[in-house]
Amino acid sequence: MSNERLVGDPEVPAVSFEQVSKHYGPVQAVRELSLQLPQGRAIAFLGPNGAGKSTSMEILLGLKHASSGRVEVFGKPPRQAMTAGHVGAMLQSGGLPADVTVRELLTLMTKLHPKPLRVDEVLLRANIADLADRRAGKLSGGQTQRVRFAIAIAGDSDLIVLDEPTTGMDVENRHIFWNSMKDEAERGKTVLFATHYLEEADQIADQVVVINKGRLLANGSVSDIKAMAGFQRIAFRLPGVTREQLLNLPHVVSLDVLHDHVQIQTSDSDKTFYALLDQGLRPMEIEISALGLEQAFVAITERDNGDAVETTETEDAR
Ligand SMILES: Nc1ncnc2c1ncn2[C@@H]1O[C@H](COP(=O)(O)OP(=O)(O)OP(=O)(O)O)[C@@H](O)[C@H]1O
Repeated sequence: MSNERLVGDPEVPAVSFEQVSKHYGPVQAVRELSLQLPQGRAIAFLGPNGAGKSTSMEILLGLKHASSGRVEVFGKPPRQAMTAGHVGAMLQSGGLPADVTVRELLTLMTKLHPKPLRVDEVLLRANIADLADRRAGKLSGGQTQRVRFAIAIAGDSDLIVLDEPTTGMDVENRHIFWNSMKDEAERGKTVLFATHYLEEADQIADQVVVINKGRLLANGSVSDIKAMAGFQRIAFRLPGVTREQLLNLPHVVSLDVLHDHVQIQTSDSDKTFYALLDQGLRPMEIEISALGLEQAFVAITERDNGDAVETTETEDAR
């Protein structure tokens, strides 16, 4: 099958993991991971430290071999997809040669790809035109990260893999960076990024994959992940309220009372709220919302770790 038919064919996933495991001696880094990532989406890859994100990415880039299972990138073995120019990557570690300018470096990098972007276009897309004539060795940490991103997109590849790309960036640089990344996804690229910045994943990702201890825990849209956490938040103001008045409400997972302001995390917001009204309480400025992605992520991974958030905090709340 030709490249053209594989890339752009909605039937062919950008990345497919089938029962993939990887161990380093006794350490089981990835466990029977089965996952298909569709083309043309921005996909956040989330997991606590040591969950197996980098290992999975290195396997799909052909840098590491899986101990068992099968990985395909646009229907091809990873190395073949890399040499065909389908994949651009920015890994966690890796410096830049110190004595060349950013423009020289990008010129060199584009030469390694079969269908690269023009260097000026790369500079523009990565938002680093102002750094073009600077020596790579003199860049700040955040600037270095942006140049590394430019290298990842230089080949105009169909899949862009980014492992914690904003680590070490300040807020402003991160903002600029996420915009560049979003633009790549809007151009139809598949962007797979591992991150610990969940708020940003919340805003950018079309799809979220959560792994923990090498196993897949969740795969869906941001709202799927939030729904999977199964909790909602009720916030309101109630002058004179005491914590004791709220302790017997049903389905409460956690309860915060600060002066007149109350925040309840609940596994059934309707039942908790009706019970509140049944007690004769009349709260004001009521907000009922799903959890943020960060809270949902914590709930899902803690549940998997057997940390039993629900039980301990419910007891506390009762
Ligand atoms: N080369 C290696 N040799 C031995 N163990 C390794 C090696 N690389 C990773 N590991 C182990 O495999 C597990 C998964 O690591 P990995 O780096 O893939 O996780 P991660 O999700 O990317 O973590 P982080 O968010 O901290 O970057 C960890 O327990 C790690 O210590």
